[in-house]
Amino acid sequence: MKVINFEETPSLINQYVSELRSVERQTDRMRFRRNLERIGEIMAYEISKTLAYDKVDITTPLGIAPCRNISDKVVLATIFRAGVPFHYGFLSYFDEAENAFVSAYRKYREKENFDVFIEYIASPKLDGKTLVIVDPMLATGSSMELSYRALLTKGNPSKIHIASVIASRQAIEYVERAFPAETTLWAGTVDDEINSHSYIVPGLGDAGDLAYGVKE
Ligand SMILES: O=P(O)(O)OC[C@H]1O[C@H](OP(=O)(O)OP(=O)(O)O)[C@H](O)[C@@H]1O
Ligand SMILES: O=c1cc[nH]c(=O)[nH]1
Ligand SMILES: [Mg+2]
Repeated sequence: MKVINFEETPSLINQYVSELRSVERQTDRMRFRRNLERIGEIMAYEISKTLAYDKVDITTPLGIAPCRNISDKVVLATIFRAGVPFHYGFLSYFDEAENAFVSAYRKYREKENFDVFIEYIASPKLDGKTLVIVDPMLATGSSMELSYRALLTKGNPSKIHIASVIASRQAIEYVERAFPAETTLWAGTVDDEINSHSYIVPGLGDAGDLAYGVKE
């Protein structure tokens, strides 16, 4: 698996990740969602450089211009809830993409032990398409793996990208075992630790709660 860590190259993504992490900044829920969205927009642009394009002749008012149009059939797949603003950023760039939505939630057996359940999936057929699974947080990697398995019931994509904002090292290793070798993982940054509640440390906290409010 190829891993692209945006922390290694100074860019606006670094700025937006630092705002997402900051306990002062993240109280502004609108800015929190918008920063997820903006990182989604930039990652969409970076991923667009890896796609296939058709050469097309476009008629302008003054002549014919040789141009390129994306030929990959892109499907943007998102894991509820925290994936939603990140997804929106991707969709504003890949505006013709098809979309898939998966719900994955942690059901706690006791304080530190939980299972991840998939309850809902809405997806187009995936055969031969370029699947981009977007979820800002990769902590253990379980939600990503189970969502991927659920998506595979809709067909076999020909290319797979995973886009995250903060990935733990443990999740990267986990996802590497669960996904095909040709998968590319894009991470805004990579953190070394997860704690006993499987939260990324230093991470940013609970991305879903910060974007939408604490759930019961
Ligand atoms: O790698 P994992 O250990 O599976 O954790 C990552 C998952 O946790 C978050 O979702 P969460 O379950 O908190 O749901 P939410 O987005 O609704 O808050 C996040 O958006 C991922 O889907
Ligand atoms: O650190 C984490 C882990 C799971 N989900 C989050 O939102 N944050
Ligand atoms: Mg959450």
